[in-house]
Amino acid sequence: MDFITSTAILPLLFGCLGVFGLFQLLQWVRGKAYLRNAVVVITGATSGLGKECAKVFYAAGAKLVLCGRNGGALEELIRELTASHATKVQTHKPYLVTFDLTDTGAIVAAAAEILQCFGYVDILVNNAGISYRGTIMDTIVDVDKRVMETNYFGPVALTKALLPSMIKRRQGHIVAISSIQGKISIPFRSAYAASKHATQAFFDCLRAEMEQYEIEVTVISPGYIHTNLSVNAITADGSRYGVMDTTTAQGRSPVEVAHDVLAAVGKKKKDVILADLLPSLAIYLRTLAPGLFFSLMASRARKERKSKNS
Ligand SMILES: NC(=O)C1=CN([C@@H]2O[C@H](COP(=O)(O)OP(=O)(O)OC[C@H]3O[C@@H](n4cnc5c(N)ncnc54)[C@H](OP(=O)(O)O)[C@@H]3O)[C@@H](O)[C@H]2O)C=CC1
Ligand SMILES: CCCCCCCCCCCCCCCC(=O)OCC(=O)COP(=O)(O)O
Repeated sequence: MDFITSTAILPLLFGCLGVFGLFQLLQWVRGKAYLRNAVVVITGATSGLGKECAKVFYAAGAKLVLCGRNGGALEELIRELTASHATKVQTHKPYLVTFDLTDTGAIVAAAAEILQCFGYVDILVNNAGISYRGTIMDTIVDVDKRVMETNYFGPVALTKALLPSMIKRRQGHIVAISSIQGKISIPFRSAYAASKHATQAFFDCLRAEMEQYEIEVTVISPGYIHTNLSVNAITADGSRYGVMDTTTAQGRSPVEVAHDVLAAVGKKKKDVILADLLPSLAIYLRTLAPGLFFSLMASRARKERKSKNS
């Protein structure tokens, strides 16, 4: 048996590892080439994950169009990017386009401005978003609408406005930054989880419909990230939550997540979960044992209500 192991199984094992390593290397090289000189549009580039994505895509040699509501913050980011020389590849001065995703009319004009920057768009990263905290019974419908407009209708409108030019070129890639809450709903996040579930559904449909034009669609579902998402979240009456939640503060570094986003886009992944074991398991539990998952969520709601009331 020992003889067989050393003469047949071990060389086979090393051979397989070698082929796997070579495949990984090839994917990495192809990813790098795919992103170099690609025209990449990033929404919500003023802070958090969007800002870090801007840095990693810039360093990868992408031609960036940075979007957000705050022109000053975008100008500052462009100054920061162009001042750094920490990359070996050729970099390109980014453009900026300011608009509010809740303003559907402004999105059409913004898309035209985006297309004028480099003449076309290769990759659109729909990253901008807001979160929410509140009970369904206390929350005014205007808040549900605002979250849906920012996280769902805005990205949908921008995607639709940019798709015709991608279809004409038979080339393009749409990325949606969703959330673990696009796969499972947790209590007191109704509007946010609904907007992210809608995002997942829309972009899954888009992937199937765009296959004929060779347009890629990547949906990325991160777990908690240490950004200002909870601070900027809106509450039941529409006011700002203004609190850095412990879950957010203990979340992954946005720099790390941005590198994972870059890798997923480079590899043209279709659906990516960027989270720890527990949230990932929760997704399987929701599918395989929904009754148990719903009981766990009800108990979570009871506990959270109790701790608020005490
Ligand atoms: N942080 C986390 O734990 C997680 C975040 N995500 C997702 O990551 C994405 C980025 O969020 P994150 O970086 O964490 O949070 P931040 O609050 O730091 O960033 C949100 C970005 O979205 C922009 N934005 C918000 N509302 C609008 C609007 N109406 N029009 C245009 N831009 C707008 C903000 O711009 P402005 O500066 O103008 O407010 C900001 O640039 C979101 O889609 C979020 O759902 C997913 C999972 C976990
Ligand atoms: C087989 C055993 C399975 C055990 C499963 C136990 C269930 C545990 C529940 C875990 C819930 C995880 C929720 C994760 C939520 C999350 O990561 O959200 C990311 C965000 O978008 C954060 O936004 P927020 O505004 O809510 O901070």
